[in-house]
This record gives sequence, structure tokens and C-alpha cells, in this order.
Amino acid sequence: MDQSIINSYNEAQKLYAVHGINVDEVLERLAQIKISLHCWQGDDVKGFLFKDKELSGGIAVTGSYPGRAGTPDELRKDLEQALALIPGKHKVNLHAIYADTDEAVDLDELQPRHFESWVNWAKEQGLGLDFNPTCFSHPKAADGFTLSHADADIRKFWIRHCKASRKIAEHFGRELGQTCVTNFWVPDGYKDTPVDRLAPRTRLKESLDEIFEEEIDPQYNIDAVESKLFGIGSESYVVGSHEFYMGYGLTRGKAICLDAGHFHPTEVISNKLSSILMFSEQLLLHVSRPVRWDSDHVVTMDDELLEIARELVRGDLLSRTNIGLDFFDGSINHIAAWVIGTRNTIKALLRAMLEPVEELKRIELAGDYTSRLALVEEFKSYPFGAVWDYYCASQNTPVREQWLADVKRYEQEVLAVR
Ligand SMILES: C[C@H](O)[C@H](O)[C@@H](O)C(=O)CO
Ligand SMILES: [Mn+2]
Repeated sequence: MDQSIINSYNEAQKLYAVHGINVDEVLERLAQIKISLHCWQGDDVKGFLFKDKELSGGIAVTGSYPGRAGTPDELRKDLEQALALIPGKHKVNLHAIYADTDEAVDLDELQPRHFESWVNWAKEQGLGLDFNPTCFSHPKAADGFTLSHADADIRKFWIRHCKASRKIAEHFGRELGQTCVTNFWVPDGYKDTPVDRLAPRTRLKESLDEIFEEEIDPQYNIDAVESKLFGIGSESYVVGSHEFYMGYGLTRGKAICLDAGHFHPTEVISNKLSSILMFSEQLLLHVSRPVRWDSDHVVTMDDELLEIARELVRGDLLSRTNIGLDFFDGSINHIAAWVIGTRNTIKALLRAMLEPVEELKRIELAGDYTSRLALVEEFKSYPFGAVWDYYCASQNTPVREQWLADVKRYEQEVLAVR
């Protein structure tokens, strides 16, 4: 390792030690945290099951940056490239439409064997896998409703798909020896104000109850449910609102998934974590960045990201929180998007771990809010960058922006010739 990185690290260690922070221990803890990289950033949410289907469900990718993955092998290679630039060992989050099969199989017929190449790859790479049923981009979701559809046959199709998804997830968990988190998100909602808000919610509740009828060992799979405020074409009403899934998750023992971009523009998820984990064993995060109308921008080191990380660290909530990413930006290099978003998420956790949490809690309890503000502000310019550089180097990943050269090389050698 470069001597200047070691020297800066040693100096930083001394400064943090004054406040009782053992930086070596922090880095050991940081290395245990897994971030779930969402496969759909790699190909603009197209998937491989239905080649010509347009993205639907009130979500959209803009941009046409060249080189997006067009086959499962390409997507895996791209993920390998991204993961090589991110410190730590992580997970990959698959959607059902990323099945790797030549069979003409519909969503309700999917089986673990359609994901065997993913399982083998994850084993080779030492990765865990997470999973999502894909309740969009399909003719049976064309009118914007799936599990809450008024037509019982359409509902049944989606129920079968979600049940099949849980079996695939269970297989992932069993084969990989790491729990798979299966996230259920449906786009169901109305563009304009509905007359009956209750009936679709009743149907969604009943569909979910049927999907979760079969017990699956939580060692292999845990289920999460994700709410949303609005989507494109469901501006006035979303069946699976936050309140709906709060109630559903808490009464059914399901993890609640909080997507940072699924709330009112000034509403933040950082303020929800301690409340939800007061009553729920597990939580799933979709770390994303809302910009005005939607959630799907690449994660940057903004105030909310840092606040999410602080909440998890200060409340000792990390062991009960599954951290996934959820953004899809087609306007920049797809691999760079993963690298920037994931490195920022890990870096925010590091920054939070490098704060004198116990000292700050003592000061707060004593009512010394002046010292609280003073310390929190001063710690914003403590040398966390030196610790981050050392962490990247010690994990054999590029330091600072050096990763960009690797992405550019890969772009020229691999992406440009696709
Ligand atoms: C593709 C994902 O399932 C999707 O982004 C979902 O998690 C979501 O956030 C929809 O807005
Ligand atoms: Mn999401």
C-alpha cells in the first residue's frame, strides 16, 4: 500500500482516538456490512425474459448511454467489474425478469432452475442473492393493476408469480447459505381520484395473505413489502401506500421496505427507521435519491444519505437492516452508476461510524445542546477521507477516483464493442 495512505491513516487514527473511536475496529465492522446491488441498473430494467417489452409500472429510465448489458453473461461481467471497484463483500439483487433460460416461460411458471446460472455465478463470486417478483412490464399489468386487480384471473396470475418467486428465493438462500430478501412491490394505482379506495386495498391484502400462506424458513428467505406515494400514471392513488404496508408488515411479521424516493418531497426515511424497528424485527432499505418527481437517481453523498447511515449506526440497527440500492440512470455509464452509488453508501456508513456516538448521546442527555451542535459540526471535517482511502486500499480496491480509469478502460474494451 502507498506509504502516504498509511501515514494519513495513522494521523487520522490519532485524532479519532481522542474521542474514544478505535478506527481499526470500525473498519472491521464496516467490512461485515453487505449492500445489495440491484441488477436492473445494468440494463435499464429490461430483463431477459421478454425481449421486446417496454418498461411499465409507472417507473421510467431516461438516457441511452451505450453499452448496457443485453445478455445475462454481459450483466454478470458488468457486475463483476463494478464489484471489483467496491470495497467489501456484497449481494446482488435480481428481478424475476432476469431469468437466464431459453425456455418460453411466463412469470407464473418460473422455477429455481431458470436461475441456475445466477446461483452458480454467485457461488463462484462468494455473493449472496436477493430477489423481486416482477409485477410490471407484462401484458397482465397493462392497465396498471396486478395483485389488487378487480379481475380474479389476473390477480391469480400475479399471486402464482409471487408464490413462484418465494420458492426461487428460498432456493437462493439454501444454495448460497445467505438469507435471500424477497421484496414485493406492485405498481397498482389510479391516475385520477378513485371513488373506492378500500376495495383495491382489500384485494391486495387478500392476495398477499395467499402468497404468504406457505411458511418458508427465515434462514433462507425473508419477505419485504414496499410502498410508494405515486408513480407515473398512478398520481392520485397507490393501493400499496405507506400506511397500508406499515399495517400489513407489522401484523404479518413481514419486513417493511422503505425506498428513499417513495415519499412526499420533504419527507425523509431517516426519521422512520427507529420507529419501524421499534416494532418490526427486520427492515429493507432501497437507498435511492429522489429528485422532484421520482426516486431513481444515483445515490450521492447528500444530507439524507448521511442521516440514514447515522440512524443505523447510532441506533445499532445495522444487524436488522437489509440495505439495497434502487436507482436506474441510463444517462451515464451503467457500471459507474453502481460504483458511485455503492461506494457512497458504504462511505456514509463509515462517516457515521467515525462519529463519537456515545459521547454525543451523553452530551444530549445532559441537555448540553451547544456542545452537541459544536461536535457534530466539527466532525463533518474530521479526516474520514483518509480512513476511507486506507479501507479501499486494504480491500484491494482503487483509492479515490482511480476506479474511474478502470471503468473507462472497460468501456473502451468491452462496452464499446457490444
Ligand atoms: C425495479 C424495482 O423493483 C422498483 O424500482 C421498485 O423497488 C420501486 O422502487 C418502484 O418505484
Ligand atoms: Mn424501490
